[in-house]
Amino acid sequence: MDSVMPLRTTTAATATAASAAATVRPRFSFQLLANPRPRKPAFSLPVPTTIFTTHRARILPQFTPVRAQEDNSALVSESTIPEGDALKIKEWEVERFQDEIAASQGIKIRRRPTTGPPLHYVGPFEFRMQNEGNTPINILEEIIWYKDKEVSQMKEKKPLLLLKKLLSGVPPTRDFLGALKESYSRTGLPALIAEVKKASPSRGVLRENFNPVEIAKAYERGGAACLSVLTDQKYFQGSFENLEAIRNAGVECPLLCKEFVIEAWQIYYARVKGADAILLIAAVLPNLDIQYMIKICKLLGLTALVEVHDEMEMDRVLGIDGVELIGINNRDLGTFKVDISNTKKLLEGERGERIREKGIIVVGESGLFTPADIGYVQEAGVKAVLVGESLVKQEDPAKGISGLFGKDISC
Ligand SMILES: O=P(O)(O)OC[C@@H](O)[C@@H](O)c1c[nH]c2ccccc12
Repeated sequence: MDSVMPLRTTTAATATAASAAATVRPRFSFQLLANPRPRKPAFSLPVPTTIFTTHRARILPQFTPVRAQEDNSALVSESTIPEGDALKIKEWEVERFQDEIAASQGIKIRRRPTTGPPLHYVGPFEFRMQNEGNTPINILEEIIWYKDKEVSQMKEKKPLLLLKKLLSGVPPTRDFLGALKESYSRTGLPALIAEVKKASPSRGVLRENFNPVEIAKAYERGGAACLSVLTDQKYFQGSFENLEAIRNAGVECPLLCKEFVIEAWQIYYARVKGADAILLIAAVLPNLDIQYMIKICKLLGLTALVEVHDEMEMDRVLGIDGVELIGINNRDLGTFKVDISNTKKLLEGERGERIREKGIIVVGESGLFTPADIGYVQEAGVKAVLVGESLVKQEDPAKGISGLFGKDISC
């Protein structure tokens, strides 16, 4: 049962909106607040009042009067719903449909809260309503919900049309995949994608005196084939400014933009900011989105690193055309649990066979600290590794690379 905390007071409008919502989405049961009691500290009212209030807009449904029924629901015909509200209802339905498609592919992460934010408004009144529809199931879902809002705002400032114009002025991309292959054949060891990472939700701040350009240069000196730059600000203390600064500082390694991509707009933005590759997370993106985004990457000259964490995600990704680079994350982004045997598990048997047949390069990601760890994932079949923490924490990240591989891998 959901609980609603009226922060100020309540109103009959609540009941009206709730009633209308119930008729449109009858699967919700709820109570009408026929006799709202002002300043009552807490009372119970299930979902419907918020189903029209998405986090993107405070929608105040002004529904035509409704007829209360005995079972506490109410009737309103579709034709009595004002046009603007009808559109919001359709939008809500499309979003639920997308969530259903994602869920059918085993994706647990919902793109946005299904019942609006906990804090919402009905007319001039504020409500706090916590329920499973607006409480993230884990940190990854929290990040995605925040990202959805962030991207909406960024898109307003820099619409796609503007980004497309800016594209004509950006230098060509560098060959990310080529750099990995070259490094692997030069050293006989997995190619290194070294990550410029200040902090993470699981490990906190990794390095206080964080100079992204200095760290990037040290990585390049130490023999990294490519770099990964975190651009998420809120959870990883990264930025697109870091990506741009590294790109403009004369660093030659191809750059991976480490973002939580949920919309194609972000790929264009990354390209404008100097990325050569971008991360696509299978735990977040349905198959069609991945396929579509890979096409956009190709159009823009970017390499897509498609990240998986379990067998189901790996199987989904192996069924998508055009995938050339797969990352196996040893960290569960939902629980933060790290286990490097995950790389081995996902490369065993038939799956490994299919990957080799398709000529896909696999990157072992996260939790790699020692030459033994590198040897272990190489043995499992990876030709590249993505390493952040163990390098960024070193006083001299260049020396950190020789420590990690057990030998000097610089050119
Ligand atoms: O710092 P580590 O354990 O070496 O991990 C690096 C990298 O794999 C990790 O940062 C990462 C992998 N996939 C991600 C997706 C989003 C954010 C971060 C990540």
